[in-house]
Order: sequence, then structure tokens, then C-alpha cells
Amino acid sequence: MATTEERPLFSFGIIADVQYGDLDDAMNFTQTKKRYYRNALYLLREAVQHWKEENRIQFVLQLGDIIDGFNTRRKNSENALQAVLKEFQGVPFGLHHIWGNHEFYNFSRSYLMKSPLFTGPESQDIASNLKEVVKKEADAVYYDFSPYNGYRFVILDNYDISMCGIGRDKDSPQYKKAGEILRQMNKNEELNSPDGLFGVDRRFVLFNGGMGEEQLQWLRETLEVARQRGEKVVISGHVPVHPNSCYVMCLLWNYQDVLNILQDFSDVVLAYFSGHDHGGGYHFDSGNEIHHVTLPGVIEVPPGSNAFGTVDVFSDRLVMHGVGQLESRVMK
Ligand SMILES: Nc1ncnc2c1ncn2[C@@H]1O[C@H](COP(=O)(O)OP(=O)(O)O)[C@@H](O)[C@H]1O
Repeated sequence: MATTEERPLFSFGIIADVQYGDLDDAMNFTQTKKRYYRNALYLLREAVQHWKEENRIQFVLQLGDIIDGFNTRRKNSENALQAVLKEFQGVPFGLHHIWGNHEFYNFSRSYLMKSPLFTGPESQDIASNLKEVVKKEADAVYYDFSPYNGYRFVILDNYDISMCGIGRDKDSPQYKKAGEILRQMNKNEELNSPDGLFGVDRRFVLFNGGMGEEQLQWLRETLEVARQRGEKVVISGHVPVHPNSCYVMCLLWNYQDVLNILQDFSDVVLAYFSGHDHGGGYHFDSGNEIHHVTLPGVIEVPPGSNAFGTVDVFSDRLVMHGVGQLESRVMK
């Protein structure tokens, strides 16, 4: 029989960039990787089946871009969303859906707030309270929860300051702020192009975003409370925040602000999980003992493989069991 040392305190599932669409396979923008839009749904199904059979995860962190932006061309966004949500129907674990750039190519924030992709703590109230939805519409969607005594999970809204798709209203201060940042840093007419930008500056493209001061302050306060309670914290967002954990073009615009906060609270922060960069990545910030995990994107996994995992949480380590392209690792 397993001793308490051998058994995880609790476990959770991770998956990123499913980007499902009823679309033919096609190459990415740079013509370097194929995207398997229809197969992505089967890979999601396989992941859910795997978690059901394992029978030990408490919740899944779905790290964003669950359907592809190209669904809008066929006016098929809602059908695509229904298809992926159907895979989660009746699952015996919780779900935390993070919003990425592709959510905003398909849907406005107010639509998302009322959809099952909103998994914030007030999701129950909001579905039945339209006034609350209107009030919340302008807000960023970030929240925290404690799945187990002594542990806290933080969900960030990396597209708080953004011009992606129809997410933010064009008149909103967040959209205007995003425009100021982008146009100052990126002189291309096509704002998704990083031409003329070098190194980490290549992150100043339209498909990325940033976090506002209010959210950064909330993150500091949340980590301060966690510190006082003696909790350990796992943070997640769609977009990576460490330049060594991803291709730099995929970094959060103000990644340094977030890194500074994580480093200030390195005594409580264990890891940062993200998606967005389909190639995936990993970096151990050894000075601060924080693990940065960027999951490979399901959309670019050929049939026959997959990219998801189960993380077992022990008192002294996180053990990530990767399936397919997600590498397994022990994170002390
Ligand atoms: N180097 C680039 N120059 C111009 N546009 C680009 C470039 N790379 C990507 N894009 C555009 O940016 C958008 C997002 O790129 P994409 O690779 O599809 O993102 P994701 O990885 O999130 O699916 C697409 O509209 C794509 O055409």
C-alpha cells in the first residue's frame, strides 16, 4: 500500500492550444508546422478519457486557445465551441478555462463571461445576473482558488490590455492603451509582423497582450496573503513570462513586471504554466526556484501523438507526467 509520502496530496490536468476547427489541415503562418484542426478534437477527447481513467485529478487547467480563430471565417465559432465543450460534459473533475488570443478572435469578453469558458469564482452568479455581467465586462478575468489546504492557484488574464479580435471594445481604455503600446514599439502596418524588432522586442505584436496595473496589484496582494498563510502558489496564464521558457515572440508585453513580482514572492511561487508557443518550452529560474512550463500546442501534434499531462503535487515537488510531446519532469 502507498505511504503518504508516495501519494500526491492532489493532482491536476494540463492542456493547451487545442485550437479546434472544422477545417482542413494547413501550415502555420511561417510555413514551418502543420496544424491538424479536426484531429485536435480527438486529441482533446483522448486527454479527457485519460484523466477519467486515471481517476485522480481534481481539476484541469485548460490554458487557452481552445478553438481556432479561423472558425470566424466560416461563422462557425459557436459550433466549434459547443464541440469542445461537449468533450468535457459530465467530467468528474473541475475545469479552469484560460482565455487566449483565439478566444478573442471568436468572441467578445461579454460573450465569454456568459459562456462555460468563464470559470471564475462568480461564474454561477454571473450566468443568472445580467447586471453583474455588464459591470464585469470591462474588468479583466483573473482569480485564485485553493484546491487543497496550503496550496493556491492563480489564473491570470494576459489579454487584459489587448487589441486582439473582438475581445475588448474599441472604445475601452484597455484597447486604447494596447494601441499606444503596440504603435510605439512596432512600426509595421501589419501589427502581427515583428519585422524590424529584435530580441525580446519581437513580443510587441498584435497576437500578444499585457496585464494592467490593477491586475498586477491584485497579483501582489494575492501572493502577500498566500505568504501570510504559508501557502505555496502555482500561477497560470495563456502567455509565457520568462524569455528562456519560449520563443521570445510569444512573451507577454510586460513580462518583466510579472517576473519581478514572481521573484519578489519566490518563497511562495512554485511554478508558472502557460501555452501560446506551440513549440513548448521549459526553464528553471534557479535563482528564484521557479519553474516556467510552456506546454506544446495540441493543434500542431500529428495524429498518433498528443500533448497534455497530469501533475501530481507532493509536499516537496511537482511531478509532471507528460503524454506525447509534453515531456515528463520532476520539479522540486
Ligand atoms: N511574422 C508574421 N508576420 C505577419 N503576421 C503574422 C506573423 N506571424 C503570425 N502572423 C499572423 O498573426 C496571427 C496569429 O498568428 P498564429 O501563428 O496564427 O498565432 P497562433 O499561434 O496563436 O495560432 C495570424 O493572423 C497570423 O497570420
